[in-house]
Amino acid sequence: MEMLKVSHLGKTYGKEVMYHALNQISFSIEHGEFVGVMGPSGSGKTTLLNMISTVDQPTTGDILINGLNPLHLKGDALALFRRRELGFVFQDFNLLDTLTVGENVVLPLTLDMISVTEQDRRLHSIAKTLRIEHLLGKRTYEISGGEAQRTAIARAIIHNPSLLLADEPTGNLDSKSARTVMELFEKINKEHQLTTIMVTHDPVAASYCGRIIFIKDGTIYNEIHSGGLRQQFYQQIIDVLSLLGGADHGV
Ligand SMILES: Nc1ncnc2c1ncn2[C@@H]1O[C@H](COP(=O)(O)OP(=O)(O)OP(=O)(O)O)[C@@H](O)[C@H]1O
Repeated sequence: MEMLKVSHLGKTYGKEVMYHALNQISFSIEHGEFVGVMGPSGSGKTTLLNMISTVDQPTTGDILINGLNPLHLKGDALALFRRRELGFVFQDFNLLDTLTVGENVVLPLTLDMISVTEQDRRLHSIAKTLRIEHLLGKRTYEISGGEAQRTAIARAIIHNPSLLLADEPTGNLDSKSARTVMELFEKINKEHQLTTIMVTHDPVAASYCGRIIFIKDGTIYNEIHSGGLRQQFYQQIIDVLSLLGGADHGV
C-alpha cells in the first residue's frame, strides 16, 4: 500500500530573485518503509520534509499521504491532520522543559482529550519500547541528549501516526547515543510497521534505513536499497556520497 506519493514537487523561494530549491521531485513510499533522505548542504532536504509535513506549501506539484492531499486542507482540518497522521522528531529534541519526561510524552494525547487511564497505559507501553521508564518523573534538563531524543521519539509516536518524519535526529548526539537512537527507530519501524522518513547527513544513521533517496540541487540524484546487511549498505552510502560531493563522513 502506498503511504506517500510525491508528484512533480517544486519549491521556489523569493519573488524578484527566484531560487528553485526543489525541481520536479517525484517518488512514492510504501507503507512500513524506512526511507532516508541525504544530500549536500542546501540541496533541498529540509525543504522537501517541510512540504511533506505540511509546514510549508510547494510552488508546484502534489502530495498524497495515505490517499489524502493535505494541501487541500485548511485551518483546523489541516491542524488535526498534522496532529493525528504525522509524528515529528527534530535535531534539537523540542521538549518542553517546564514538563516532566512523562508529561512531554503524553502531550499529543492530552490535546486529543484521551482519558487519563488510556494515557497512562500508552505511556508505559511506549516508555518500555524507548527504554525511558525510569526517567518519566524527571525534568528534561536532568536527562542526557540520547535520553531526550528517546523521549522525543516516544512523544512523536504515542498517538500512532501514519507517518514519522525525522530531521537530523542524531545531529546533536554522540556516536554511541546516535546508534541507540537508530536501533530504536529501526525496531519501531519493524515492529509497528511505522512508515518513517529521515533526513540525515550521517551515513551511519542512514545505514539503518531500507532505502536512501539522494538529492542534489533540488532534484533526485540517485536512490539505493539495502540488501539487509547494514555494513554493506553503509559502504554503498559512502560510495554515493563520494560521487555526490559535499558530504561529511565524520561519524
Ligand atoms: N525561506 C527561504 N527563503 C529563501 N531561500 C530558502 C528558504 N529556505 C531554504 N532556502 C534555500 O533553499 C535551499 C535548500 O534549503 P534546505 O534547507 O532545504 O537545504 P538542506 O538540504 O536541508 O540543507 P542542510 O543540509 O544544510 O540543512 C538552500 O539554498 C536555502 O538557502
